[in-house]
Amino acid sequence: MDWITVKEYEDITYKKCNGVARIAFNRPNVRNAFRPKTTSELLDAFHDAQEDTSIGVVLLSAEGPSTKDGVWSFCSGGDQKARGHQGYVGEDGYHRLNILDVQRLIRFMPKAVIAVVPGWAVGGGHSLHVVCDMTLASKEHAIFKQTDADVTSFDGGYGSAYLAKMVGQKKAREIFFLGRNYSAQEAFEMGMVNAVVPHDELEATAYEWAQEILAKSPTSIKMLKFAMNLTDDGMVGQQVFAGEATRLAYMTEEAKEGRNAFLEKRKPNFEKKWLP
Ligand SMILES: CC(C)(COP(=O)(O)OP(=O)(O)OC[C@H]1O[C@@H](n2cnc3c(N)ncnc32)[C@H](O)[C@@H]1OP(=O)(O)O)[C@@H](O)C(=O)NCCC(=O)NCCSC(=O)c1cc(O)c2ccccc2c1O
Repeated sequence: MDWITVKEYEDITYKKCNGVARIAFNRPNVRNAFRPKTTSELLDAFHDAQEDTSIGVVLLSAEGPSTKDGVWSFCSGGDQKARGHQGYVGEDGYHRLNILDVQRLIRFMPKAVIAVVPGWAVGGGHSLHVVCDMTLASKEHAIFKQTDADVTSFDGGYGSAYLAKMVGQKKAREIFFLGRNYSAQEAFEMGMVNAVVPHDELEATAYEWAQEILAKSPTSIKMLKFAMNLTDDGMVGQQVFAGEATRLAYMTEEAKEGRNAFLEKRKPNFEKKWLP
């Protein structure tokens, strides 16, 4: 793998290689907790990956381990030191919850997003792996844990309700109500992890999975992702899916005839366009 750095950030790293973008948390000494700067950098990088037509798969990963104690982490959620009265306070002084914007970008982007979990996935970090399309976890170091109910910063959206669709209602309630630690293997058995991978092979495996996806048709991957999202995303899910149906309709002869007729100030001729 020949990763090329796309842009320098403070709280994340952002690289690309052969159709794959790798966005990684880079605050390992605080277990990769995110602060408003982190989320705005994530939004910027994800937006770039979404716009880049050479990119088909995004890996959401993490740098590490901690230089203080050697512990690996994916993300420990919101930085509790940055938490103010109404949310997480950025350099501009405003209180924000903008990790939810990151979740929506991951959910609605027309490309596959794989969470690559090398260590702790906790609180809002746990919710991020839930919202990704797939999750690969380090056999030795990944630990999944929900602390939202300890710190009164709870994700009542994808992090919990969508998790319940994934692992079942009883298990999701256990995860949130008890806040226990779960190994990669336990998370796999629950259905919230796709594969448990030896730590040394984690990044290479994620890249291989990405290459397998890249060999598929981009429209199929996009439409399948949106189709699978649709039933859980209500009218917004329908809107996202339907937008892509409209895009496909634009490419038909009848759509071109409709546009041309308007521009040429004549009635459109849809004769023999009523396909069986
Ligand atoms: C992740 C841990 C279980 C790891 O435990 P461990 O014993 O290995 O490590 P330490 O506890 O000693 O931590 C090492 C070092 O990192 C600092 N740190 C770790 N996590 C955070 C954090 N989240 N914020 C700030 N700092 C953190 C820790 O203080 C240590 O620093 P030293 O200076 O002492 O070395 C354990 O660390 C842990 O439980 N962490 C907290 C997990 C947590 O509660 N996260 C927040 C959950 S809520 C959330 O994430 C969230 C955010 C949002 O923005 C939302 C928005 C909208 C809806 C929901 C949201 C939401 O749920």
